[in-house]
Amino acid sequence: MPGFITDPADIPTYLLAGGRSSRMGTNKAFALLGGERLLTRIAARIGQQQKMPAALNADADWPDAIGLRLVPDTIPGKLGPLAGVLTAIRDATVKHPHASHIATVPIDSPFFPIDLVARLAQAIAGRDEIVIAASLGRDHPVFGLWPMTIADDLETWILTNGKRRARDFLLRHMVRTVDFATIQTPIEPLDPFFNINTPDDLIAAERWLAALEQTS
Ligand SMILES: Nc1nc2c(ncn2[C@@H]2O[C@H](COP(=O)(O)OP(=O)(O)OP(=O)(O)O)[C@@H](O)[C@H]2O)c(=O)[nH]1
Ligand SMILES: [Mg+2]
Repeated sequence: MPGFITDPADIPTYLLAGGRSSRMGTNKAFALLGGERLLTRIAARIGQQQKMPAALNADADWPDAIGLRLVPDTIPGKLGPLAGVLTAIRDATVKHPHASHIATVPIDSPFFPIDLVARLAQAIAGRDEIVIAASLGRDHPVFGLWPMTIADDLETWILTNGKRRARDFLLRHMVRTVDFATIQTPIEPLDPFFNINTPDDLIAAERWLAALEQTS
């Protein structure tokens, strides 16, 4: 199927960092992996794919946005990742009025595919479609392309749906998923969407990083 978007590298991209990091205990965007902050690592990885620098969706009093444009949630209260998606769409409506979609990437998954946005964009066949990433039979809705047209429905859903599970929201729309393969390492195959939620995950991520460095 031909891609709907002519140049995926033009899709405005937003780093989701508006969570509580409650399982980590400290702001995980600033946790060090291989001596580098997660936020810096993720921004560099998305910078390899996209022409424009990503914007940072995070709290208004964020201590160090590393030069990225800071975009706080439009609805306060830490209502979950989809509040970040809504914020990104509202922002792009003003800043990038010609875009049909925006891309979101969380700041806690350092090994996400370097062709993520291009592959997601290839799957889009219409202006109103959502595309999300998947691996090992699981969906990862924080890695997605979101059409501008869903903004009002998403806002109503966030404000009225008690559980705010991303999976439930997706049922309301045309959604495509793109499956990504595991990454071969000397230890075992790595899920490219491995995400760091706890201090133990951070230790595991250091092991994965070392394994990946052995293969490169
Ligand atoms: N903008 C925004 N992003 C969020 C919100 N909640 C979670 N996220 C982001 O969504 C991504 C996935 O969320 P989690 O892995 O659960 O991260 P978290 O919510 O910070 O961590 P926990 O408190 O341990 O669940 C992370 O990049 C978070 O920063 C929110 O209310 N608003
Ligand atoms: Mg996570």
